[in-house]
Amino acid sequence: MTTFNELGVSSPIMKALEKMGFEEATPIQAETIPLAMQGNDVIGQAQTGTGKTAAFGIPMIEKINPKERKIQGLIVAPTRELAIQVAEEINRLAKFKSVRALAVYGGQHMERQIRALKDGPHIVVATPGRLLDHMRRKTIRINMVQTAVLDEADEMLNMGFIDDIRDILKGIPEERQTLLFSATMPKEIRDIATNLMKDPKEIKVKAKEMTVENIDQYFVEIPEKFKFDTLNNHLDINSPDLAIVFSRTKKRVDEITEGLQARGYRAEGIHGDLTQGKRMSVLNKFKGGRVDVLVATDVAARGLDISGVTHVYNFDIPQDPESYVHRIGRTGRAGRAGEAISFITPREIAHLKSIEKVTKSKMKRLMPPTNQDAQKGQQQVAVENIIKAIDQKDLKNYHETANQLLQDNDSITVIAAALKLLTKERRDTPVRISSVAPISVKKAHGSKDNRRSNNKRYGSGQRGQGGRNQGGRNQGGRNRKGNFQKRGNRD
Ligand SMILES: Nc1ncnc2c1ncn2[C@@H]1O[C@H](COP(=O)(O)OP(=O)(O)OP(=O)(O)O)[C@@H](O)[C@H]1O
Ligand SMILES: [Mg+2]
Repeated sequence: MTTFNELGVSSPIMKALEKMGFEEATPIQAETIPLAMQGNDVIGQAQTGTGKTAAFGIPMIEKINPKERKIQGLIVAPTRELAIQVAEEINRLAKFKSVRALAVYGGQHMERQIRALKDGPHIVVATPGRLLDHMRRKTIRINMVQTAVLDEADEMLNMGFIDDIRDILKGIPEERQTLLFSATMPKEIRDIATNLMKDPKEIKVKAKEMTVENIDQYFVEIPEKFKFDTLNNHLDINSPDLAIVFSRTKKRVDEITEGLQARGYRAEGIHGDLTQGKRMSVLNKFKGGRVDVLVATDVAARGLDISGVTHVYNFDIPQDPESYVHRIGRTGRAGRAGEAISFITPREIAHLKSIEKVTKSKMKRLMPPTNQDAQKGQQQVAVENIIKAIDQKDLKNYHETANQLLQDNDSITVIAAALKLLTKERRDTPVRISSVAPISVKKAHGSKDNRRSNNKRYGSGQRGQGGRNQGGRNQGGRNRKGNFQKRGNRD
């Protein structure tokens, strides 16, 4: 166990950490903070939800001179929501040092952003496209930046962003400190990264698997056309506090969302075609528990830290293993437990194996639950609610009515009726989700597939209520338009 005090963290930040409830440093924090405070360039790789934000945030804040109202720290992140979240965490950490971070991202009014920039933030957390826009307009000057961070570095150095990142880094003085962080770092990307840095120290927190141990990983082999009903059954059985359902295309996200709403679930969708206002309001409703199921493209796969996400469903298995790691990492954060359930069509089994090889973890097979299982699951939720009410012992006011009821009816009938009223009976509104082609191993970023060794430690287990296999012909037709989600979100 390492305390932040032992790492040489100064008292204003110690005070903030105490307020945030951080008692000890996580392994990535313990290793990174001293090295980065000495001025080293660092490539930090650690599993999802293990505190990488504070690992780069604390040394960055330590270096900042609050009296100098110039941008001294720059953090670049791939999505708008992540930029906002990272700026919030930095502001919490910097609260007692009079250091301020500002999130700058696409989809927000330029004028409002320019006004906020005039206030002189010390740290800017930006998405690449909008940052470049400001640099061109000279509304952001990064020539005083001492520390630059690429959060989700492998994503930022991937095809979609690499040119923007090069342009951004060109604007920062050579003698800068550069910190790169991610839960995944494919070798070819690490090679690009080292070229942008000065003798970087690589910190890779030792973990047997790339995924977090406290996420139970499952897969369900299911033909495309049964996916939606299977999802419904899972949601009914597991009754997640908050669940994220990832799908491959924006169109499918819309269709799944509408389908879930039609069946009576509190679901909302998020993807890159929505206005920023809508994206924010959906995310806020989800964080506040006013929406239980967030249906998303990979725009929500990286970095987002939402407590209470107990389940992640891959309605469609992602193309690359890294995406799988980040998606399921939206649950099981900061030591909490989580479940990840991936739907795999019969033709995608080979792809599943290739993901397992890279992540060095195994997904256990689940049989698709039946409608009956789902009904039982829902009744179980009602039972749990009744037991909770019994435990609270605050029932005196109901005794008289209960007695009257029992005079006219037998107890089983009364309880069954109460359970019926408390059970969410699913509407059987027909829902059609347009199908997509299955993912094949070849398509899935080919060269990455064979680069890591196999792992044979786990057998494939079973779980669930022993449902029947809703087997059938694979309905995975082709979606001619493609309509694939572009990686990341360039503004
Ligand atoms: N030392 C700590 N003690 C307790 N909680 C912490 C500590 N460090 C970070 N956390 C909390 O853990 C959660 C996850 O942290 P963070 O978002 O930085 O993870 P991450 O490693 O960046 O994950 P990802 O790879 O998904 O981006 C956050 O809610 C954060 O506030
Ligand atoms: Mg992060």
